[in-house]
Amino acid sequence: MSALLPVVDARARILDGLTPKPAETVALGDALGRTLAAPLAALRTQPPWDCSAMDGYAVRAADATVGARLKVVGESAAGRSFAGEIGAGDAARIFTGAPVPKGADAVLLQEDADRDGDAVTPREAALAGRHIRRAGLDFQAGETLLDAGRRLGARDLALAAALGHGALSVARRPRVAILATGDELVAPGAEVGPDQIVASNAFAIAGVVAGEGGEAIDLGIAPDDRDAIRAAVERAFAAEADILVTLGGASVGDHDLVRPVLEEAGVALDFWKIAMRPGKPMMAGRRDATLVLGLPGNPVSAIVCALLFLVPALRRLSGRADATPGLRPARLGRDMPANDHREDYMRAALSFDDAGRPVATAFPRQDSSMLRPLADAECLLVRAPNAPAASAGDPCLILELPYPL
Ligand SMILES: Nc1nc2c(c(=O)[nH]1)N[C@H]1C(S)=C(S)[C@@H](COP(=O)(O)OP(=O)(O)OC[C@H]3O[C@@H](n4cnc5c(N)ncnc54)[C@H](O)[C@@H]3O)O[C@H]1N2
Ligand code: MOO
Repeated sequence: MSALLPVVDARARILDGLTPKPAETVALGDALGRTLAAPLAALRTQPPWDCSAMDGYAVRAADATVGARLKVVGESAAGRSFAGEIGAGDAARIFTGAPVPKGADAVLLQEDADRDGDAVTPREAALAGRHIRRAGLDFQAGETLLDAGRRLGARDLALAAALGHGALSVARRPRVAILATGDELVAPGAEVGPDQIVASNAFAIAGVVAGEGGEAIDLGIAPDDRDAIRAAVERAFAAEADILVTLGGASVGDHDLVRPVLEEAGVALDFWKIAMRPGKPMMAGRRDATLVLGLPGNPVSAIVCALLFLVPALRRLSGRADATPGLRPARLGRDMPANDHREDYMRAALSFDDAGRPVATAFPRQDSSMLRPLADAECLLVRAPNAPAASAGDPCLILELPYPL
């Protein structure tokens, strides 16, 4: 367990053995951000009938020649169709979305017609099929439109509603217990003593959990005390958390107690220390069905580890098809020195060159304690282990920091 584990191997080991949570049914209005547990098929055809795309007159194209005098025999509005039939020389007033009456095969645009009492005269000839949306243009009953494993966005909710679903089968929300550790930590808003700082990491982790559709359980702050940490850890298991995230106390100092306490609590540690910067002292293990992620205390380390390991774990538990955030190609905005053996996730600005290609420029300061450059970052510039020195303009890979990060 002493060698540093490559990032991809660490992620694979975390994901291995994680299976999607069972499904539950939620009202459509509560399904934003949830992940579909089963494919979603259309319960109806849309549009259900041929309908007008414009306000105008439903006609028979053969009769609706320029200058012809057609008799308006009825009206078809959205929600109130015309029950009659359009015969030779007939027209029906029609509005957008209304069913096209039997016998009609075209819609004459209102702007292209002159109305005089119950007569209408085309100024432009109507073309067969013009301004008519055919039944099933969007989808047919029985067609599958959304796949299992898809995270539901706003567009998907509208589509699911149109398909006829009032409730959806989605994966249960993963539950993540979050424990901050450290004698120096106080909650924001509380009085800060002379040797203390404000605990910030849990807010980022809870934000990541919520953003990925999970439920955060706040275990608060435990001091650097074995019994206190152990008691808090047991609360996570009692709450049947799918994941326990600990923050801090992961390194080798005398007060870094998380690892021994987790082992004492029966957590089988899978690994400790990853070949990455920031985030080296991260550990992962399991007790029964609970995945335990021990994140380093430095704020940037904790947040980058959450992006690389907690986000994929949450997605896997939600049954998401796309578990791992993908890297994107870009170009270096400035020269970079050779990298050491740790994969580097550097806070960087993102711009675009004259050809519209993305350019990543690493910030000069990369201290993992600094939240300000992380907040300013528009992407993380990824430097592979032992990457040779590179010049501005050379290709590189970036990881985007989308909302909620
Ligand atoms: N001798 C060595 N020392 C360190 C090593 C090493 O390999 N050998 N690794 C360094 C690296 S890399 C990191 S990262 C840190 C992480 O160590 P810990 O996980 O033990 O973190 P702490 O010591 O508890 O805290 C580090 C730093 O972060 C602050 N902190 C902690 N929790 C929070 C929180 N919830 N909100 C805000 N800030 C927090 C804490 O006050 C410390 O300043 O270890 C290096 N050392
Ligand atoms: O890797 Mo630590 O995570 O440098 O700060």
